[in-house]
Amino acid sequence: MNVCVIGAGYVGLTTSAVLADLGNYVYCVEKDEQKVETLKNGHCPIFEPQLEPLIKTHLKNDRLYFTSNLAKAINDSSIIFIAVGTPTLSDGSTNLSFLESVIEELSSCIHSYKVITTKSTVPIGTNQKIIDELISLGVPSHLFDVVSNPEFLREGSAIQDMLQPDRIVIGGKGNEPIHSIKQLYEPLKAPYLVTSLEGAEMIKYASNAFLATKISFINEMSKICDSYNIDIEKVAEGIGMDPRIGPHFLGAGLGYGGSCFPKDLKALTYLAKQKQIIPYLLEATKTINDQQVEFFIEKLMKTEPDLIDKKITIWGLSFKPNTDDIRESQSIKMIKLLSAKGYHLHVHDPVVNIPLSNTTFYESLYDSIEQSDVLIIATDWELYKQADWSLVSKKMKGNLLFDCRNCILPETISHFGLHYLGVGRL
Ligand SMILES: NC(=O)C1=CN([C@@H]2O[C@H](COP(=O)(O)OP(=O)(O)OC[C@H]3O[C@@H](n4cnc5c(N)ncnc54)[C@H](O)[C@@H]3O)[C@@H](O)[C@H]2O)C=CC1
Ligand SMILES: O=C(O)[C@H]1O[C@H](OP(=O)(O)OP(=O)(O)OC[C@H]2O[C@@H](n3ccc(=O)[nH]c3=O)[C@H](O)[C@@H]2O)[C@H](O)[C@@H](O)[C@@H]1O
Repeated sequence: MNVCVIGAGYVGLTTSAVLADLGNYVYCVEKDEQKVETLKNGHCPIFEPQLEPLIKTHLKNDRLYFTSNLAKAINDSSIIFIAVGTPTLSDGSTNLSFLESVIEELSSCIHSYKVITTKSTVPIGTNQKIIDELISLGVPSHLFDVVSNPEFLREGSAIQDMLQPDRIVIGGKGNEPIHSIKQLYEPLKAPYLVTSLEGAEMIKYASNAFLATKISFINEMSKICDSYNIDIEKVAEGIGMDPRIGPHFLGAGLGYGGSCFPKDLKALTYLAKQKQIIPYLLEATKTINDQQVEFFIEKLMKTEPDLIDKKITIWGLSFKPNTDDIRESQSIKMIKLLSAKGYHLHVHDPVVNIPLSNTTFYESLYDSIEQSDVLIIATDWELYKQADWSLVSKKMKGNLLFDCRNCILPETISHFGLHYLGVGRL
């Protein structure tokens, strides 16, 4: 099939590369000309494992084409995916301006039947508004259908998540567009859930809200464990053995960040309030997460009250491992809060290097801890979990390791004379 994907971000690029891999011809349309040039040269503008080789392969075999020319891409494609950003506005509602300009641009390019498929996460009712808007802009209704096909990939494992989805959710009206999307995904052999446009929109928000709630729940439990000297990791394992709870997303730590959980929680809270519903649970989830970094800093200060002349190293800047995404990174929030308290920080990240005030960045992991008094692990990159603790111990001046992601076994480092500090860890 010929497919057009609009937006070459984390979702758009992954969708384009995977659909090309499944044997389709894919136009990926991006308005940022510089990004288009980078991509045409086979370079991926983001760090996402497996993505660049896939892009290179399908550029070579002419299944993947990057362009900023929307009209030609639309003309040649029967299915169009929209994967532009839907960030939050200051009142918690969703900024739909990128989506709206795509719809306006699309309206002048549709001259034969298209299935317009929304991958972007959008508020309830947006897909119906897309239909109404296209009609009001003069596109005859028989020339298009709109389908909601929310995306559930995670950054850092985006390709695998898209190749092996737990489920494919398709919201729409009528059989023809739903059948087209099912046909496109047929090689994935994934279970489908077909619902209304609004049902699909809501499934996406409810999924992210539930996952975020699981994280805030375990973080609340970890604070209680901390004050009663109980190991939260054992508690998570113990509750996770109950299949009604499940073992996933019970990783206590600094809390969730990223471009989606914080944004989608705010959007759903806003949508609830629009209907005079008080979303107690969503608000509690956010409150717990918002306080998490401060709580960790307090714990550090209680253990090491006299930090001002000490050398503090922080490992990890991205919001989670295996990505260069720093949107809503809890690690960066921690750095900013510590920096505002007057501390100078020494930081390392395997892929992110951005200017931050009061920080010195190190390319080398072990240079970053030279003469350090305290080492904080803020993002659980594999590189940190596999560190040479004997070398770490030799290089550091002090011996305090603050594991903010519960990613190190305390006994692993105690062998090397390092002192383990965590929240809810023994
Ligand atoms: N990042 C993620 O892991 C996931 C994101 N989502 C949702 O997918 C959507 C996209 O997210 P990301 O890929 O992270 O966004 P992103 O910000 O990484 O990428 C969006 C891209 O769209 C481009 N764009 C904007 N307007 C355009 C236009 N008129 N024509 C062509 N290109 C245009 C931008 O220049 C940018 O490159 C959001 O709604 C997000 O909530 C859903 C699941 C996972
Ligand atoms: O809508 C989206 O954008 C995506 O949001 C999340 O994916 P992502 O944000 O890429 O990453 P996650 O692995 O979900 O992690 C999110 C945050 O939660 C934190 N986390 C995760 C799991 C856990 O047990 N504990 C925990 O603190 C991570 O460190 C990270 O900061 C969802 O997992 C995806 O299904 C969804 O498609």
